[in-house]
Amino acid sequence: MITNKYIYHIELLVGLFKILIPSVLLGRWLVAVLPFQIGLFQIPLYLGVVVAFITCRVQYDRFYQRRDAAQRGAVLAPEIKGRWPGNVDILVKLVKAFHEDYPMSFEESLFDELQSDTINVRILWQDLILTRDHHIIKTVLATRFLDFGKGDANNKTRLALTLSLRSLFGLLGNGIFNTDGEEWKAHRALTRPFFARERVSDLEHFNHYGNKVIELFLARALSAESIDVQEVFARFTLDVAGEFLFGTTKLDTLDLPLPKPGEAAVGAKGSLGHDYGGFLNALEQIQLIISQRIRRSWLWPLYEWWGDATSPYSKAIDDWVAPLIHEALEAKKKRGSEKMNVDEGSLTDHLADSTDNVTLIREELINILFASRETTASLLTFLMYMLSQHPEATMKLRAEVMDILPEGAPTFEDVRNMKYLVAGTDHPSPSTSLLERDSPLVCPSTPQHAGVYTSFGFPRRSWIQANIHAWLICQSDVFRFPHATSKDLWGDDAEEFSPERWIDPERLKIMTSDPFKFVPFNAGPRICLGQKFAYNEASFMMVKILQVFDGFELHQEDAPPGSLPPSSWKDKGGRAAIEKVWPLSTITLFSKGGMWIRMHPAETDAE
Ligand code: HEM
Repeated sequence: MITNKYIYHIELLVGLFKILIPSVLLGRWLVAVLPFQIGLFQIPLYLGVVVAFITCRVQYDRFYQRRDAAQRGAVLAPEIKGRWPGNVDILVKLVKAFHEDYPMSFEESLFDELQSDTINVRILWQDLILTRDHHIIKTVLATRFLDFGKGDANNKTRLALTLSLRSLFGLLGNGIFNTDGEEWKAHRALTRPFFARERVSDLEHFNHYGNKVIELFLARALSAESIDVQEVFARFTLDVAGEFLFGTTKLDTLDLPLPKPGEAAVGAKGSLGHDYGGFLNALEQIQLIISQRIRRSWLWPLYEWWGDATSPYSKAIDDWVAPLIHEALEAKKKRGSEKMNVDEGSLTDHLADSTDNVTLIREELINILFASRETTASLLTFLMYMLSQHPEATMKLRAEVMDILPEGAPTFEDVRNMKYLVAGTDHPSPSTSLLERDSPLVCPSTPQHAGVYTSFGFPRRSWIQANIHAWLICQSDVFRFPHATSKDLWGDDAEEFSPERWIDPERLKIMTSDPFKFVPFNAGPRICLGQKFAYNEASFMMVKILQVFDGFELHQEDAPPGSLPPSSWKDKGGRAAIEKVWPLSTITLFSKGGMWIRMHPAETDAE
């Protein structure tokens, strides 16, 4: 059987043959018809024929796509014209910008350069449509949902590789994130009941780990030292997920030593103070490999020609998860025909209740762990950052918390009554949705610059990056980055941190005028299953923090060397000029070197 592992090799060979066979035939014909012998000059001749063949093929495809779009009353999205073949120079700039620039600013400059909110970056001849146009995002995510997919799951023998399916395979296998069509539907049906309202509205399961976070924060605050809140929130969300999803308290990462101010090293994602051990290191490593793959575009498998770089780490994950699944299946046997109640047990138990397929359970668990962890941690981290920069918002938020619940664990109702908190947390971590079209599509007309309406035709097999990322970060109050159209979407104060925009009726009208302006959790049929869980988790943690602390000071000088934003950002204007941390993004957003905050215990200030 052909496994996913070898598909790239086969695709590459098929692709090469498709180019080489006609080129060789053409070359032989040329050699035969030439009236003289060319000897060794045959080599450059054959090379020339290959180059000419590829060029003609690319031009023909372009001509065909343009004609097809025109027949449908559309145009192709404006294309970035790099200096090097295949836009290799743009690829190099993208990678460089990823390491050095303010997130998405290079992409933003490309939108601006072409004066369009939808562009084709066409890296290495692969159509890559970037869009920050919410009309198109709506089409992709909702109205024409069925026309788009995560990747080419059915046709496994063609050269176009998709980022989503193939590059994430090492980690996510065929889980909910990584599948399409009927397979995805089956996953969603399997997992959805676990996120029933009764279960996610029970905030009690955050309490144990929430208390641990407070203890850690207090210990550092009492010694007047800063703490890397990013690291703490990453562990908090992980430990919560471990219990909620896997039904295990074995992770307990909050008990491991934390990085110390001034002594931490720059880690893969944040600061590094401790080696987590097998399972967690494996998770971190795989996520890094995936983000590397995304940057390498469709060429990534070449870097892993001799073996899937994720394999050793997948094995470590398997070794950790397998006994938990085994336990859940054994427990099911003992229960006999009795099914579990919807509000009992972990996700592992529920999945085991529905299937004996160990691979399916494993993949589903890892998918949801992947979905749940960094996203919520990132939201909490950047919310703390914003509070550190806006003491007036901290005061307002704390006043609300102290008014409703000065101590104790908040319930779902408590949180729901905290209007300012809800507004403050309405800024989830950005993410990028990357989808693929398998046939040409014309999107509905969308207003482009200068009020001109345009319909874009997306060529067959384009990758479409609904650029929720660029698009999202600028519009939420926590994640705002310079964005050409954010003011059009969100008003003149788009770049200001202002939870009030979610409360003031007039401003709220702007926010809610089109639900597709704000899609951090995706939209349409594939909307995030954990949205309520994430809001509850983040709100719970913030209430606990604000009951104990009344001020947060950013101490980014305690971060490892090289973590502060480059001084060149000062000239860039917008958020880049004022940012005090260096936001970086792999799949979710994080702060380089951690987010070092000194907490002020409320009692200390009162004295
Ligand atoms: C602030 C936190 C979160 C954000 C911003 C977020 C965002 C998203 C986004 C954008 C997607 C769509 C991804 C794509 O298909 O390209 C998604 C899907 C998903 N999320 Fe979340 N998420 C968050 C937290 C969570 C949590 C806590 C859970 C579970 C406990 C979760 C479970 C899922 C699942 C299962 C999917 C796949 C849905 C599907 O494909 O049908 N998420 N999330």
